[in-house]
Amino acid sequence: MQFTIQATDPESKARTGVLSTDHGLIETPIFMPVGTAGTVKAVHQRELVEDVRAEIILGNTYHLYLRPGLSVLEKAGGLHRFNGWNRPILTDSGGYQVYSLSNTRKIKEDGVTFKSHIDGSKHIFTPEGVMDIQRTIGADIMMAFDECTPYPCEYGYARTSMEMTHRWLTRCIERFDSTPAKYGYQQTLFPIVQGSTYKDLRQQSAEFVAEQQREGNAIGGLAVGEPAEEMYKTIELVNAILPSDKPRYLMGVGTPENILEAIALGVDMFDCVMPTRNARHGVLFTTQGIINIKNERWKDDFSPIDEELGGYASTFYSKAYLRHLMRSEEILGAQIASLQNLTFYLWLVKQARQQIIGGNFAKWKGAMTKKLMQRL
Ligand SMILES: Nc1nc2c(CCNCC3CCCCC3)c3[nH]c(NCCc4ccccc4)nc3cc2c(=O)[nH]1
Repeated sequence: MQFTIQATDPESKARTGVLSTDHGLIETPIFMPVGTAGTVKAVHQRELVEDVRAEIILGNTYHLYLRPGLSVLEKAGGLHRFNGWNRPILTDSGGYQVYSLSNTRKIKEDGVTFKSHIDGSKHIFTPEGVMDIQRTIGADIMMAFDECTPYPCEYGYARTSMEMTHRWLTRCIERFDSTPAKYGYQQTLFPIVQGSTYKDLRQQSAEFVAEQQREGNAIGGLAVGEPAEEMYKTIELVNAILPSDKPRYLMGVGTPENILEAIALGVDMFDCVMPTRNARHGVLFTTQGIINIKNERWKDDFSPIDEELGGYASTFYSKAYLRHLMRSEEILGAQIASLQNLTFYLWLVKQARQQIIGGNFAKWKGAMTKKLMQRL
């Protein structure tokens, strides 16, 4: 997997690049829509390509492992063949999903045991096991098995957890480097920096991760409730240590404001469930600001959802109509709102790319953030 940096912003760490995988090219900075059970909720593959202009999507190791299960995915020839997405896919390693979905998990040196949130059956995720799972899913980019520490987190716990994550990373690399790709195209493994919000631990973790010399690196352990300023300070510290010629992926982030700030700090890849989750609750991100479409004020506003954004749903349907669908709990409402928010997130990173190439990203960021985060 190749990463080529194209433009850099003179007044920040922002840069644009191209990531080439066996399933095609990814222009960075990029936002990666999150799929869960093998689909980006309520959105068709064609819409993802033509309207959202998604370039890479996330698969969900935890969910896919439990349902439909590995044998179905293997028989299908991997997730790309199963869900018809023939562009790049990234899968997380499952540890975070166990942490956020299954309240019956136990963390041990060997791995994490948990009960399925679907049928209560007992399972264990180990570094070796999640490498095999991600090989079977066929993700172009696989994530190392890590522990995402909560916030706040005792220094002692953060350190022992980080050290275990480093031992797990070594086990992931050994397993990954000794097993072949299953479906004829190359896969790559990204390690994940931890260390909570402690300067010394973050430096140690970033140095250990950088030493592995992998094709890309991720920043984990953030967007777990810490103040935004803590997040930004940690990103700055870690990015000063991670190699600048490899893509940097900030996991689970975030709001439009978080994303623009992190781009200025040198982050290239983002994922978050916020666009699709907010959409299902009627909270829309638009080029004019944030709209809660269920609000009375849109009752007879027949203007398009987001004229400036372009894209099918944003220009074809009115605010009043979408409000009606959401209040009637019509499935089409969730579909339109999801399309709006995902198209917005991809539009936002595209705007950022253009501003970086134009050399005025740092100036543009401030005004744009103010406009996008205002509640209409
Ligand atoms: N390995 C790993 N994953 C992390 C994730 C999951 C990233 N999304 C995966 C994706 C795979 C497919 C299914 C969905 C998830 C994080 N997400 C967040 N914050 C989200 C904060 C948030 C934001 C909006 C709404 C809910 C939660 N912090 C994260 C830290 C880590 C981490 O250290 N290690």
